[in-house]
Amino acid sequence: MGSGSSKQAKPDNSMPEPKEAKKAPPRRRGRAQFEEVQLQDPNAAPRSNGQPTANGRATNNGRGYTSATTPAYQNAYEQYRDPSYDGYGEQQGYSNARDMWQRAGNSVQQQQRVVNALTSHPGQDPDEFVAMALQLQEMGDDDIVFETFHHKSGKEYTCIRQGGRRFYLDNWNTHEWQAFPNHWNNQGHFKTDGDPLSGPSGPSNDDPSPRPSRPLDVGDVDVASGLSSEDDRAGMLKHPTRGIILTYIFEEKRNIHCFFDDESGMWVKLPVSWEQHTDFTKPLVKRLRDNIPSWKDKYDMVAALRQSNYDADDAITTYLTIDDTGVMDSPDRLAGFNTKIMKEKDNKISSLEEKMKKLQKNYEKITSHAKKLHAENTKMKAELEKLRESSSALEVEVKTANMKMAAMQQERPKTAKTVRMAATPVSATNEAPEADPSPNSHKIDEAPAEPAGPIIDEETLRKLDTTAKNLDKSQVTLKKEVKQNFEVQLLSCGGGRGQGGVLGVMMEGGGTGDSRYGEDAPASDNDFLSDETCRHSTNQELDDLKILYKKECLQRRLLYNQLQELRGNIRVFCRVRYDSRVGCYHQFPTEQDISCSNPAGKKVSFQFDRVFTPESKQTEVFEEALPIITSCVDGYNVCIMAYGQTGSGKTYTMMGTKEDPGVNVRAIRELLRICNEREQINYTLKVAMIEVYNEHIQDLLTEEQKGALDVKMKGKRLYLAGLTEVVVQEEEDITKIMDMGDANRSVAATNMNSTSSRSHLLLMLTVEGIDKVSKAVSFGSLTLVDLAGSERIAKTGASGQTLVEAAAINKSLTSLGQVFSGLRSSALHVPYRNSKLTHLLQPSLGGDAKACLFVNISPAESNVSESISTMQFGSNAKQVQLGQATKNVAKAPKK
Ligand SMILES: Nc1ncnc2c1ncn2[C@@H]1O[C@H](COP(=O)(O)OP(=O)(O)OP(=O)(O)O)[C@@H](O)[C@H]1O
Repeated sequence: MGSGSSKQAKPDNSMPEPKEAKKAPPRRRGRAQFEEVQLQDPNAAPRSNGQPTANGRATNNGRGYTSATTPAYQNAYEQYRDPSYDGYGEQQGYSNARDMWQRAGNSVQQQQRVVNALTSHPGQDPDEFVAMALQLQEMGDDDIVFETFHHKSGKEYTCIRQGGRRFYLDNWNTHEWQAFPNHWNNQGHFKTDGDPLSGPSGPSNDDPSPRPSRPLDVGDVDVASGLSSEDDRAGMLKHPTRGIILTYIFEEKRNIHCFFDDESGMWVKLPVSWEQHTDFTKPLVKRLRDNIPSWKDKYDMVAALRQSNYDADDAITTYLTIDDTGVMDSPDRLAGFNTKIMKEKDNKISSLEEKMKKLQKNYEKITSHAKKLHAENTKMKAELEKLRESSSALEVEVKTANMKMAAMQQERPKTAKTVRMAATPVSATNEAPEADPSPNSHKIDEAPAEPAGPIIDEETLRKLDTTAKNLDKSQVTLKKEVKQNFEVQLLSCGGGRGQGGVLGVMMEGGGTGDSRYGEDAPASDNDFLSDETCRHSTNQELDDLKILYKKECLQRRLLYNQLQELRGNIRVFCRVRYDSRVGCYHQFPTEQDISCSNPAGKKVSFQFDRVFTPESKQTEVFEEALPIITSCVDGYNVCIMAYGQTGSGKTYTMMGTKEDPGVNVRAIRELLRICNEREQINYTLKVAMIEVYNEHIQDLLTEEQKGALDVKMKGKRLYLAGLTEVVVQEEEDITKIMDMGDANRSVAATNMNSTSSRSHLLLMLTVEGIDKVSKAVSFGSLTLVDLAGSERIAKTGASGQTLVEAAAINKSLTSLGQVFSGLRSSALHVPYRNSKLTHLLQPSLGGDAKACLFVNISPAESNVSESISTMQFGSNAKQVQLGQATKNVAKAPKK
C-alpha cells in the first residue's frame, strides 16, 4: 500500500471538468473546481464527532472540521465509475421512511440508519418497518440499533436492539418481530446496520455505506497535515463547495477510500473524481503515468488502483495483462507498448494477405480448369450417350440376327447343306389372300410365313446364272475351236474320218449328264487318235485340248450343281393359262414376280422361281424344269407336279397336246436321249402311269381290271405291287404310253370344265443305270403329277358322286399341303401317309429329293380368289427346304 503523501500539493487547475458534470441533474449548482488543500488551521472549524446533531447536520467527528456543503453536492460530482453511489436511499423510495423517522425526532444519522436498514432488507415494507421501529423506540429511552444477524446456516435476520432487548424479524416464517432466542447468540454474529461505530466489522464492497473498521478520533489525525499521524490512510480533502473533507481508507478485503460525510455523519466511498486529487492516490497515479506514458485516463488509473488495493505495481501489471486482451486498447498505447507485436502482426497480416492472393489466384486457376473439365465432361457424356445408343441398336441387331440364325438352324433339315447363304424370302410379299371358308381350299395354313431354308438371294443367283451362261458360251467356243482344229489337222493330214466324226465321238460319246453342257469327257476319243497320219503331229495338242475340255465340263457341272443346291431343291413356277376369251388380270413386274388385286381391291404380290405369262411357250416351261428332270438320270428322285384349279392349264402344262407336248412327253424324250447318249452306262428307262381317284390307285397302262393297287415297301423304296411298267426305248413308245393312259383315265364332268380330270394322274419314270466298267448301279426316278383341280366345292356346285370325288381331292391336296408344311418346318413326322397321293410321292418329296411345282392359275378376274389361293399354296411350298439331294447309287455286286 502506497503511503499517503504529507507534502503540500498545488491545486490542479488544469484538471478537466468531470465527464458527468454535463449530465448533472437539476440540483447541480454549477461547475465545480477541486482544489487540493492542506488544512492550515485545525481549529478553523469544529470537527464533527460523527454524531448527528439536532438539525440534521453532522459534525466532523469532533476534530473541528465540517463540511460546509449540502447533500446536493453529490449530484454534481458523482462519477459514473463510482459503483458505490446509490443516492443514499432516495432513489429506492425510502424518502417517506426517512421523513417518518425524522418527524419522530430522530437525527439525520438515525434517519440514515433506517434507510440503510431498509436497503439491507429490500423485502421490507418501508412504512411498516419504520412504524415497528417507532413502537420499539417508544418502549424505551435508548436509541434503537438495527442489526443484521448472520446465522451459521447462511440465513440473515434483521434485528432491532434497544436497551437490553433484541428482536428479530422472522422473514422466513411469521414475518413478524420475534424475541431473539438467547441460544442463537452462539450460532452467528451480529452486524450493526447504519452505525459505523457499533458494528463488529467495517464496510464491505457490497455495502453501499462503507464504514470504518474502527471509529476515528481526534487523536488519530495529524491536524497539520490533515492526515493521521498513526494511520497514513487518514487524510483530508478540500472540496470546492464542501470545504475540508476528512478522508480515510478503510481496510477490509480491499481498501476503500472513503470520506466522512458530515451531512449523513457517515463514511462514504470517495468518488473517483475526488480520489485522484488526494495525497494518497495522486503519487500513485503519477507513478502509473510515468511507467505507462500512453495511459492518460486518470479515472482508469484510480479505478485500477482501487482494484489493485492501491498497489501501483499491481495496477501496472493489471493494465499490461488487460492490454493483451485488448480491453484497454488504444492507438497510442499500442504505439508505445505493442509496436513490436503490432509489427509482427502487420507482418503476419501481410504474409497472410500474400497467401490469400496466391490462394485466390490458385482458386481462379482451379475454377477455370474445373469449368473446362465440366465442359469436357458434358461433351464426353453426350458422346457416351450416343455410343450407348449405338451399342443398344447393335445389340438389338445382333439379337435379331441370332434369333434369325437360330430359327434357320432349327428349320434346316438334317441333311441340308451346312453352308448357307443370305436368306431372302421368295414368297408372298404381301398379306395372305382372303380367308377361304371352303373345305376344298388347299392352302398350307399351318405354316408360318417366314422363309425357312437356305434361300439364296436373287443377286447371287443371277451371278451364278451369268457364270453358267458364260461357261456355256466358252464351251461352245471351245467346241468350235476344237472342231476347227481337227479339221485343220485332218486337212493337213490329207483327209480323215470326215467332218463331225471326231466331234461326234468327242461331243456325244459316253457323257453321263446333260448333253447341252457336255458334262462328261468323250468315252471313245481314241478312235480318232488311232489315225497314224495325224497322230504324230496332233497328239500333244489333242491331249491338251482334251484336258481343257474335261476341265471346263467339270467346272461347269460343279457350278451347276452348286447353283441348283443354292436355289433349293424344290422349285416353284407359276404359270398363267392363256385364254383368248379374257384378258390377263395379273401383272408381271419381273420374271419372278406376279401381282394382282384381290376382291377387296388390295394389291397382292407373289414371287416364284419363275413366272410364266399366258404367252409363255411349252418349250420355255420345259427348259426351266429340265435341270431337275435330267438329274434323275444321275440317280436322284425327282418330282414335278402341277397344281391349280380346274381348267387352269395343269394338264396342258404336264401333258400338253400332240402338237405341242408338255413336260411329261418332253421329259421322257430328254431322258431317253440322255440315256442313249451315255454309252458308258447301260440305262433302263421304265414308265408307269397311275391314277389316284377317290383314294384308289388305278394302273392306267393296262386294260386289265386289277383293281386298286396297294402301296408297299420294298426295303427303303416304295413300290406298287402289280404295277405295269413299260420300258421306253424310243420316242414312239412314249406316244403309245400316253395314248393308253389317256384312254383309261377317269374323267368326270364338272360345271366348269367338261373334260376336267377328277383324279390325280401320275406318270412314274424310273431310270436304272449300270456302269459298263465299274458295274455300279444307279437308280433315279421322275414322277410327273397332274393333280386334280383344287377349286372349291361350293363354287363348282359338286354333288353326289362328284362331291365324293371333290372330298377325296380335297383330302389328298390338303395332305399334300401338310407334307409341305412338315418339310418346311423340318418336322420329325411328315404325314406322307395321310393320303394315297402323298404316300406315293414320299420318295420324291423326301429330304433328299428334288421337286418342281407348277402352280397354274387362270388369267380371269373372276377366278382371282382361287388364283390367289393357288399362288399362296405355291408360295408356301417354295418355303419348303428339301435336304441336299442324294444319289441312289450302289456299288456293283460282287461276283
Ligand atoms: N397356256 C395355254 N395356252 C393355250 N391353251 C391353254 C393353255 N393352258 C390351258 N389351255 C387350254 O385350256 C383348257 C383347259 O386346260 P387344262 O385342261 O389343262 O386345265 P386343267 O387345269 O388340267 O383342268 P382340270 O383340272 O379340269 O384337268 C384346255 O383346252 C387347254 O388346251
